[in-house]
Amino acid sequence: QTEINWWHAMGGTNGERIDKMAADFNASQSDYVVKPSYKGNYTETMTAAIAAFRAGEQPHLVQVFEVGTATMMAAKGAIYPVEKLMADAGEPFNGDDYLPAVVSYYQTPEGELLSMPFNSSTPVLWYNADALEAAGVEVPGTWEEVDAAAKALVDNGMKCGISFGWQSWVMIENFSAWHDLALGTKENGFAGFDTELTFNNDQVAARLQAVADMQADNKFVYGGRRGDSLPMFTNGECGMWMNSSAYYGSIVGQAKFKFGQTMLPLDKTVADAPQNSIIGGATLWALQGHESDEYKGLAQFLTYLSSPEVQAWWHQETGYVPITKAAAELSKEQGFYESNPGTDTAIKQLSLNTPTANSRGLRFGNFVQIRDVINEEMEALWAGNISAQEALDNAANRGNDLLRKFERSVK
Ligand SMILES: O=P(O)(O)OC[C@H](O)CO
Repeated sequence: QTEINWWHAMGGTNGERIDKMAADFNASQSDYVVKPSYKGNYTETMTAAIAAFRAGEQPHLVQVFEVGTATMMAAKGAIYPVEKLMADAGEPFNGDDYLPAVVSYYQTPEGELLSMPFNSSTPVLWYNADALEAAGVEVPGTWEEVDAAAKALVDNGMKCGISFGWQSWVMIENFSAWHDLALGTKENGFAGFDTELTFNNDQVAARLQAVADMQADNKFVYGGRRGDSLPMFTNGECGMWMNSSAYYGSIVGQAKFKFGQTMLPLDKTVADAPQNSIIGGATLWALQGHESDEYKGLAQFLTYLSSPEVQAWWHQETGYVPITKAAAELSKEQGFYESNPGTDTAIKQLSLNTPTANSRGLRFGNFVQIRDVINEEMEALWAGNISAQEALDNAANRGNDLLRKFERSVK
């Protein structure tokens, strides 16, 4: 049997789900064995794959989060574009079967799909329905209402009104897309690597300053990067939480209260209506340097992972969006959205309007490092050391240095 190595960043229950998908594929045929390995969080997995490539020990397939896209694209000799891989292996593949908001993020300007969509998400507003009811407030739809709801929750005895995670993604990248504001020049980097960050505008600064000010009476409490603040929501400390739709599986498993998810709040001082949110999560990148028979097995595995049954199952278990139209349709037929109200929020947000240059996504080089810089500056804001405008100016300046460094490295 031919071995196919798959490195991924899914810990805990999602890691078990990955193992199950690989085991099911392995049981469905006898030529190939897919071996999944957990390599740490998204950054650690990506770094491990790059180091392994340099050492000639790269896996066939690696899961890379969305902000690693420009870096992977630039690693030309290292990646095997999946659309080409599927064609070379004679495996049927049609990009039109996938959700436009997902594929467009991973296509070259010429329309070639580089990596296989697998686990795409988008941030939503999670709420503790019992707590909101007890505080006598409705589910908020605007930032003004979020502020009022947070106050009512704290007044009613909660430790915190709202928290969030993946703060660059939620509060800068998606806040901007949702309100049709640019993150940077050159169509957020899609039109060229010679781009500059512009997210340090008045609108984003005003929103972040208002959030920082909400800390005074615990209407907002910061709880760390990525998903670190999840327990604050599931333990019942915070009544609202903004983060990935893909926390659905964890929240179902952990929350002992009635919860729901709704669209991201609208800042009415910035826009009259929301635009659309952008994806997060990750895709699967094939790496060069292996035998053609191995790529044949990999192509079959990618077809298996994208099948309506597998994708609908993964979507319903985790809260990642169904990446194909068929998987979304199957979930509907199976009555998933009817039995679990709110689980279509992510799809609705992503397809709310035709994306603009500001809301298609982002493609900035070194963005993994830029997110670290944004995290540092936002944490200085939450600590009360600097204003929101200073935090954003610092992040944009430091980020622009990293963009220039990236531009030099790809020339
Ligand atoms: O938690 P995930 O997998 O939805 O990913 C969140 C962010 O998009 C990662 O960049």
